[in-house]
Amino acid sequence: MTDQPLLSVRDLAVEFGHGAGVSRPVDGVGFEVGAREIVGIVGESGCGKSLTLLALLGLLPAGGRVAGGSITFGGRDLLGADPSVIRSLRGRQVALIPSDAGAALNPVARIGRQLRLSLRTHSPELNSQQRRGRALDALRRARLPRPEQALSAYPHELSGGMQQRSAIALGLQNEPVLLLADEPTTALDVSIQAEILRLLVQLRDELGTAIVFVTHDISTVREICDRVVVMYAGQVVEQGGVDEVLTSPSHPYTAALLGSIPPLGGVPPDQLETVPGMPPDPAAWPGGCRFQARCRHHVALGGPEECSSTWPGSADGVAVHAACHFPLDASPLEEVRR
Ligand SMILES: Nc1ncnc2c1ncn2[C@@H]1O[C@H](COP(=O)(O)OP(=O)(O)OP(=O)(O)O)[C@@H](O)[C@H]1O
Repeated sequence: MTDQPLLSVRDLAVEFGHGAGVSRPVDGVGFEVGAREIVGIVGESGCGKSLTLLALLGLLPAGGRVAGGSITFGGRDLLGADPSVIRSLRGRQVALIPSDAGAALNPVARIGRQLRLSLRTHSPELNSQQRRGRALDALRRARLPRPEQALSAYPHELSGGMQQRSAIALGLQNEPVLLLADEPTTALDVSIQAEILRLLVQLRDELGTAIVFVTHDISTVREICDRVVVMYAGQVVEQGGVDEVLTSPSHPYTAALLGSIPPLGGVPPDQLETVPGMPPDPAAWPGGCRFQARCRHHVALGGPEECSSTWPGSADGVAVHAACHFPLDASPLEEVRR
């Protein structure tokens, strides 16, 4: 991490509803992204990953609002900024790659037209020939086979993988410094998923674009990310370098997620673990550590009182180590360490 991160999120909170009916599905999230870094945000479904990304872009769904915290991008405070500033950053400096490219692309416009329209909005200085050249370059960079033909194709004429490559081209053609990718491979076949993941890493290497990569699949994080932010129940429970966190997790939730995937190398166990139980409801977060009710470590330690009374993380959401009163690497209990 450089001294001046490209993106800095502190104590971010997102709320829905009013009065007694308020829920806070993102509740004090903090992390940083350096230039050229690929940062994975990982956690089970519903832990607040997508809302965190959407809050960064000022694109929360109706009824949702940022209820606290700060977002600084390139040294600029985004939450205090005029909406027109956010709009001009979106698409030009920050681009979103959605999970379902088919839904993100306009079904009744040819790919080339969609690329040119976006260029017209974000790079009005280009003439039509330059726009066509830029669109073609973007498709080539996204490794679309036969990019000239793809320019005149409608989305439904392309395979799922090619649609996702087109969506990536759409995001990249304005040469953003930050790409936000929300489960960009879930809708694709496994072999195509691997190709798209490789493509993202290649694009970072070639263009220097930093990437925030949201996924529920911790094995994907291991493949492509430099750093990882582990979220549980609207909070960050652990973050750090991928090698460090995924080789020697400190938070029992990270360890539980790792137990649910085959280990790197070595012999896969007969049965992979699942994390028993369900996450809590964002409308009624429990006090203390939110993972406590599902934590094997908590049980093994005899149910320490502080787990239910005090949140073990940092005030701004940036858990330097793990947000746990009894992190695994400091645990005297060998049997609960991985
Ligand atoms: N439009 C909405 N109105 C009210 N609550 C919402 C809305 N969208 C999301 N939420 C709440 O926020 C929680 C987190 O949603 P989010 O989409 O960020 O989860 P996620 O971690 O990205 O999950 P997934 O991996 O399934 O996409 C949801 O479980 C839900 O309780």
